[in-house]
Amino acid sequence: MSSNAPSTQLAQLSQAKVAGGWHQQYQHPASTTACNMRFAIFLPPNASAANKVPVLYWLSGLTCSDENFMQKAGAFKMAAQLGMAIVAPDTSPRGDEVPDAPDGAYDLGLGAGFYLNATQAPWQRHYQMYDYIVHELPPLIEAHFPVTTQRAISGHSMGGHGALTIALKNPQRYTSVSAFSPICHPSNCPWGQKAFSHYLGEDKASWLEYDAAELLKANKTELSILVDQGDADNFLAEQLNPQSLVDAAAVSGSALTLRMQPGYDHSYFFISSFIDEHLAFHAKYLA
Ligand SMILES: N[C@@H](CCC(=O)N[C@@H](CS)C(=O)NCC(=O)O)C(=O)O
Repeated sequence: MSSNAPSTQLAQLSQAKVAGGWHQQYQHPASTTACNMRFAIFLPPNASAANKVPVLYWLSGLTCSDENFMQKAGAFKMAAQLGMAIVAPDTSPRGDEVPDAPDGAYDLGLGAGFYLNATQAPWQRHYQMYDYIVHELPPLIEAHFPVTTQRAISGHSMGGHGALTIALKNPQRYTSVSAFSPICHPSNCPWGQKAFSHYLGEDKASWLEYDAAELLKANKTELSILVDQGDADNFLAEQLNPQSLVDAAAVSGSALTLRMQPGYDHSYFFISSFIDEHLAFHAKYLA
């Protein structure tokens, strides 16, 4: 694991006022991923040095950057009302020196970091997204912005997998976890098998620590988990398998709320329809 020391080289890339608060983008050199990383932050209007606010970390899905959630989810008004900051990191390391899928595939390499620590060449130098999200980004955010150390975590698809696995592995670091359309059992679906075999190698035992269904089956969690899934999602049967999460929660006796939402697909139209409910869910635990 790399140093947790907050970087002092935080470069602001943009700022826009929204819902009475601020949307800002930053870039910083990250020691975990050995490259410059970008993130976006929403600061609600009530955030100040004298009134620090809790943070929801949002992990996006395949092909996304820090921008998709901020531009499409429509989360700002509710986050402003609840007094909650939102941090949206990028989905992979970036830069000329960072390896990508040889065929430019969207589901491996750039935009597809899967929130794990790669152990295999050529990925292992930069693809350390687990350490970045868990160990490097929060201290940086907490050192530079008017936020508390209270954290919630949520995400979509690959980011739902990231949110669930990170929260299940670090229950002391997060007060609650939610996900939209998460990849629930990556060891057992094409997206997960492709990514894990490249990043982690063929030893499937090493895959289990990044598999939400396996983690939830093996350990009862005290965290509250909310999952929304559209039943018209093209990826539902082949890639997402929410039933695996339901079965796992039953085995370990963990509390899971899975809501199948009729007619919704995999897009940010779905996320924007229910994001307010996820923010309110997290606010109950962050209070
Ligand atoms: N591009 C892929 C699908 C990728 C995809 O659906 N990405 C989701 C996350 S898994 C997303 O959020 N895309 C960006 C967006 O909608 O803004 C395909 O065509 O099969």
